[in-house]
Amino acid sequence: MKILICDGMHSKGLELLRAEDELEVLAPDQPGPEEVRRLAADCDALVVRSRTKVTADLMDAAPRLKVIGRAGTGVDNIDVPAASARGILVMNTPGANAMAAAEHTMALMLALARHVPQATQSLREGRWEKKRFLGTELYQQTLGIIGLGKIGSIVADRALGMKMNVLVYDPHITPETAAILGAEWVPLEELFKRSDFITLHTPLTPKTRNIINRDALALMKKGVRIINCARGGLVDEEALHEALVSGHVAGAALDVFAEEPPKDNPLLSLDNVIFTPHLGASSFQAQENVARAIASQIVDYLKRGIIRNALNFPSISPRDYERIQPYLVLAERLGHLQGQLCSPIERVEIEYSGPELTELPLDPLTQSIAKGILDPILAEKVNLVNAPMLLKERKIELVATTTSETRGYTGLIRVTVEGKGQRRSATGAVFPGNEIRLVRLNTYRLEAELEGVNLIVQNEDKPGVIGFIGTTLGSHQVNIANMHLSRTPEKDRAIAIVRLDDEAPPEALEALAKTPGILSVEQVRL
Ligand SMILES: NC(=O)c1ccc[n+]([C@@H]2O[C@H](COP(=O)([O-])OP(=O)(O)OC[C@H]3O[C@@H](n4cnc5c(N)ncnc54)[C@H](O)[C@@H]3O)[C@@H](O)[C@H]2O)c1
Ligand SMILES: O=C(O)CC[C@@H](O)C(=O)O
Repeated sequence: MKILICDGMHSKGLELLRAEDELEVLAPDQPGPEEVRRLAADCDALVVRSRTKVTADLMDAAPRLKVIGRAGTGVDNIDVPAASARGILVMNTPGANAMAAAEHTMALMLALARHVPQATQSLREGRWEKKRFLGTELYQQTLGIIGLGKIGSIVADRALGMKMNVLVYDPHITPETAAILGAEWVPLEELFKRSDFITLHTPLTPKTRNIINRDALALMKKGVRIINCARGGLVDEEALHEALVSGHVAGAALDVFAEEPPKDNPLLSLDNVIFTPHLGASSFQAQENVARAIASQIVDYLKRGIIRNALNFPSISPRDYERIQPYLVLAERLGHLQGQLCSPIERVEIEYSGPELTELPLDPLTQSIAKGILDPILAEKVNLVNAPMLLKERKIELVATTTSETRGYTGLIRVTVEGKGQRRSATGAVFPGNEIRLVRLNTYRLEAELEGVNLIVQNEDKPGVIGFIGTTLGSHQVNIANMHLSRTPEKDRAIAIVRLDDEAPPEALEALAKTPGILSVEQVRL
């Protein structure tokens, strides 16, 4: 397998990747978009920071791509929906550079308050301008934090340590959580009105784009200072420029820009703005952390299928992975069985029960079932990443529930499919030794292996039918590996799950289907 490191990587991460015999590591120096495209053509994995833009077009030029790793937090340079549609996993390293970004925010806030960069420049030019650089203290000033995630929380803690009053706005955090940190949760407008300093720590999303716009700036106190170490697109740069020129905003400290590197950005010429070139994550420690994290996540995924910190797939911890593995196989096989037995499918109901399953993350199992259902139907590549989206595209409704009932099993998965008036259900369990078994098919109780080629024959429960199945298959040179039988509680109908060494030819299926007493014959490959 090949991995392309597009934007450089700390040597510790490269060492981890190079230690893997099966991995060839390409790490060109600052490749341009064309070189990335050329090198990615036969790569299984890409690692990027914020420089390389991973577009749908680049993904199409890399048909073997399985995973895109972001050595950092923000994934706005990666087209995640396009990756999901192509079944490519996108993972990042949340928190690995949070300390660096939070400390950089504090550095910029202090530098902004005391004009450190401007004073440095003035002195370098031979001047001694004490009056010009009169600053403001942070002590007892109000800091408004927008986004109380990993970085925002560290900033809050550090600012409280400096005895600032801390306000936070984060719609996904409760006032109680903010209060535990010692901060006051306020609505966004109130934060704008009350803050002396405002710092941004949200991802760039359609909801947060230009969260600081003209209207927001108009609400702010005269003399407010703004720090942005998150994403340039969070601020309307034109509106900020106006407010800085008018003096309504006393100063800004920017690590990030709408366009990076900034080109002809008028903010760069203002005296009351200080800048760094997207250095938030640029500490030795953070670069080592993100490199180690992304390298080990990618190796785990490519070699063992372990998924951590994926943006388009639920994470499975290495501890859970061992336990969930047989259930992932069971889930996919049940989906696969139902995808072949029922067509068209309009609705899928999944029920998880048993103590073992309720302790495990269930979303990956649901995605495995979706994959199993679609695999026999679709020509395109279906995997755990794109299966839910493909199911939605085909307007197949999916409902998953859990129940605490054990029904005598430690873990049980029931997949019921509905379509065109049919409703069929298949239930499976994992037996000791990780043996996967179909334990119920509609009303029939069974203990059938869920693998290989199987004939599912329903018949009237009369003597002679099973013998006839054996003779018919034998006359078509089809060998039976094993057979599981069951009948309805009323004993009027029976089912045979006949595991075959090879697929039975259409003539054999036809001969069986025509036989009096045989109600249905279906062949599935699991
Ligand atoms: N400058 C850098 O080098 C650098 C380094 C690391 C991270 N970052 C950026 O910093 C930002 C924060 O990173 P993080 O690791 O703290 O992320 P995080 O996911 O831990 O936190 C983001 C927070 O934003 C909140 N949020 C989401 N939508 C919001 C909204 N509409 N209004 C207010 N809050 C909202 C979330 O609830 C969450 O608490 C990201 O944009 C990331 O890309 C920049
Ligand atoms: O990789 C970088 O230098 C920046 C990373 C930062 O923007 C992030 O979102 O993690």
